[in-house]
Amino acid sequence: MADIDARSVARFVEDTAHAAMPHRLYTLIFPMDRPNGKVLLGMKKRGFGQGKLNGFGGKVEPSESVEQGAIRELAEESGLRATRVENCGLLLFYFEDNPVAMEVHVFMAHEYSGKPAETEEMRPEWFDIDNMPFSQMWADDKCWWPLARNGRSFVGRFWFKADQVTITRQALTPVDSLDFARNARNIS
Ligand SMILES: Nc1[nH]c(=O)nc2c1ncn2[C@H]1C[C@H](O)[C@@H](COP(=O)(O)OP(=O)(O)OP(=O)(O)O)O1
Repeated sequence: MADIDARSVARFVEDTAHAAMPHRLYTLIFPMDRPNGKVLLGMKKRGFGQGKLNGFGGKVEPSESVEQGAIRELAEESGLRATRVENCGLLLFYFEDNPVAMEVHVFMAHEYSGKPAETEEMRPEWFDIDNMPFSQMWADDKCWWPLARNGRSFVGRFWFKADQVTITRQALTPVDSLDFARNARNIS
């Protein structure tokens, strides 16, 4: 596939304010156990989102693709080595006190080896995919999780107050494909 330029996401959402903003790339990956209806979440023990349950992830390194970044972060934070992952969503977060947008590429890990282990950053725990602990998660998660859980791809945009809890505006849409975001790069 031809290389997609760095503003492909901005073009997709067709928003000039978004296009003008610097972006930082992140990953978020959820190990799934479909036969048992479970997903592995981690309690974030430090840093951004401390005290919240979430998938695993972090900043994408300049030398890696978003998929490589998702697999690396999962290994670092949970001990699991993913062997089959699927890109299922793109989330754009705007925090009113941060001029840099967070561009979060969401993955599911369908096959992996190893056993989840607590790390310095995360305390992993399995949860029922139909009974998610939304009150302990980021406020946007309850909006898009039903799409992810049902195998739909999606693009979501959420505007947060500085409290990192209150959503002032949001947009969420299922999409047929996330190919437009495959070669995403940091934009400064
Ligand atoms: N509103 C939100 N909803 C959500 O579900 N996940 C969010 C979110 N805002 C941020 N995240 C996720 C994306 C990413 O996985 C994580 C933030 O990454 P981190 O700051 O932990 O990055 P790093 O692990 O690279 O950090 P350092 O280790 O401090 O460099 O939080």
